[in-house]
Amino acid sequence: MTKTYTTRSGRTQALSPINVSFRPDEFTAILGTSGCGKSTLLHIVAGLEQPSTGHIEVNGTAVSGPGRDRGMVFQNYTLFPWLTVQQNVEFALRDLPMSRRKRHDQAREYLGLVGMEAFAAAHPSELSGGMRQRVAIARALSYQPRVLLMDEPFGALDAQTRQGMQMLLTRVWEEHRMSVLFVTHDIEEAVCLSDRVIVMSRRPGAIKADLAIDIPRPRGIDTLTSAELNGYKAELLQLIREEADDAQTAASAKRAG
Ligand SMILES: Nc1ncnc2c1ncn2[C@@H]1O[C@H](COP(=O)(O)OP(=O)(O)OP(=O)(O)O)[C@@H](O)[C@H]1O
Repeated sequence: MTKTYTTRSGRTQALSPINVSFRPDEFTAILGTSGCGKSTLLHIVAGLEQPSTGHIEVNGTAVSGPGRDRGMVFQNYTLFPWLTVQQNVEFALRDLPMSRRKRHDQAREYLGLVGMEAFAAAHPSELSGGMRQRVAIARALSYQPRVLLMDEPFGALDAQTRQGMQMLLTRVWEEHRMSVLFVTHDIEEAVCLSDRVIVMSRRPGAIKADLAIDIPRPRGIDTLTSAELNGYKAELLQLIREEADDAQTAASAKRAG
């Protein structure tokens, strides 16, 4: 597929032709310089944007809009402030054919999974950023999507909370595997969480590198200091630097001539 945005100020080609597939139980991180089209790719898979050419399929069915086979977690906490934590998760289950009791219990089960059961009656304003993101993850997982799309979900958190969230996500994912596409700017986070890291070239984004991360699971806090992690980090840093350098060279050439 490709994607070109057309606005009043002109046309922006966000994605060059991209042809990629993801396995049902694979955790993939997507890295790339700012503006290379990472969010665009995720939004197209989510059905929030349409590709300009080409198409997307989930489990053999063409995507034509958002659906419950795909859950999404954004960087900015997207909980409803007027609903309690429990109600926020139940809201995601509102259209599913289940009794009120079952909806309540399923919401509670997923809050338990992310350690937020005790805050079920709280409102989002009473929670820290990390806690809100845990609720957002519980909400996205509660309807058991095949694909979980995460757009810099920990980008607004401090380093320590972020590390805690990475460990939590690793544990949850290792227990309930599904296809995850995880956009991040953080190379260490990408390696630590993923089976596979895709590096995108600068805009219009294309796939520059597709790297398998062969670090054994289960992963934990020790993974962060492993020699393997450092090896992958160095390789990815080099790939990202090449893109940033190319962007600078192109900008200088444009200024010069
Ligand atoms: N709704 C939109 N309308 C017009 N142009 C857009 C729209 N969304 C994104 N773009 C443009 O498409 C390009 C890719 O944007 P996108 O947000 O996908 O990049 P990104 O890699 O996620 O960036 P960042 O890492 O900074 O979040 C950018 O040039 C951006 O300005």
